[in-house]
Amino acid sequence: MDDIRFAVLGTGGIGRRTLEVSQHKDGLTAVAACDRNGVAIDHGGLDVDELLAATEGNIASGPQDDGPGDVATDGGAAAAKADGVKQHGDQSGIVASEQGEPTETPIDDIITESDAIDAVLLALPNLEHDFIPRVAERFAEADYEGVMIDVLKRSRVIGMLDDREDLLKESGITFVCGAGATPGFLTGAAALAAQSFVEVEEVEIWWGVGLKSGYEDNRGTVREDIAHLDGYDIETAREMSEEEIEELIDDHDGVLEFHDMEHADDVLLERAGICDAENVHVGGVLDVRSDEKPTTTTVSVTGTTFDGETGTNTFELDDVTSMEANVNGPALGYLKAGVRNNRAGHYGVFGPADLMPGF
Ligand SMILES: NC(=O)c1ccc[n+]([C@@H]2O[C@H](COP(=O)([O-])OP(=O)(O)OC[C@H]3O[C@@H](n4cnc5c(N)ncnc54)[C@H](O)[C@@H]3O)[C@@H](O)[C@H]2O)c1
Repeated sequence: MDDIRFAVLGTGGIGRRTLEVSQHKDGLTAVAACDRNGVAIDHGGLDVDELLAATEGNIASGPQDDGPGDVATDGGAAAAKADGVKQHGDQSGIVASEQGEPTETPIDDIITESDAIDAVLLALPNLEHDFIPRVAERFAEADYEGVMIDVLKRSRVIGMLDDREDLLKESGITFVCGAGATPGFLTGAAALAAQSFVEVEEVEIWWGVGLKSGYEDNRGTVREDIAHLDGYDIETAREMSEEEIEELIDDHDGVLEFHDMEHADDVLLERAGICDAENVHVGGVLDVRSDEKPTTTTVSVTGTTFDGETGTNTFELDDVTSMEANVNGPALGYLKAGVRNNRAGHYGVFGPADLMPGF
């Protein structure tokens, strides 16, 4: 495949690692990146090492309204910003890089340059659920022709993207949704594991993440996960101060266990015709005080074969593979699959399971 020029929207924990991992993949050139305060664009290729060094421990996390059609996206807590934990006001994030320019319209600045961008990876917070669909809409309204890909988690967002499918198609956008680890990598694994069966009864996804050394860089993700705990929802998680989050983590000795999470693996497997969404269960364990995974990540697919046997196919990740490796490797892999489809004229909304063998 020809060289792919791509942009990253959001250079928090996930977006930074996307840039880093892309350096280990063939044919990918990062040409643009933005966060809530700034933008860096170089169509000849960004100096990724410099950008990573400048934003190390200095992520522009937290809410930002970047224009009229935008919303405050709270991925890393307004409170974190107020605490000055690792942000430095308007100087946080990309603007600390030699390549970064301050801007009040980071996403629009990238849209303006999008003719020369083949793919856009959205590593934006998703506590405002229609934020990513509305960003997609803005690209479509500007007649962007290319790939957009997100690593969002919540099931309800997929429908919001489907609602915009006609607009995306008209523009020539191939949108790959839910293409991180779960949903994403593990949804694709479930689709593959299902191929032994003619009928799938159940898909169980159980993940383990150890995040000690990556905790500072992944506060946005941890906050989103907290919304899945009993007694919490998106609103309460959004409003929590950093101290309240630390307190909650202390109360759990650093280990949070989640059951029946609203992860889009369910709707993504259903829309690919593999099984009903209600038969997909996602849970997992997050340890923010150890890099060791508290539990092994597994996908178990139970079904019946054409000749009447009932079995369970299991896909297991090695405990040494980090969350960042398992989100960004697949996201960039799906980005490449998206570009192949886009160049073949396949536009619209695709889930990770749609890019696997059919069922
Ligand atoms: N599918 C998976 O397996 C998986 C795993 C981990 C994280 N995620 C998702 O990845 C996303 C990013 O998580 P994170 O931990 O990197 O978050 P983060 O809070 O660390 O980073 C978010 C970034 O978005 C930027 N941003 C916020 N509002 C913006 C705006 N209006 N315009 C431009 N930039 C803006 C911030 O400045 C920051 O750079 C989340 O939605 C999370 O749920 C998915």
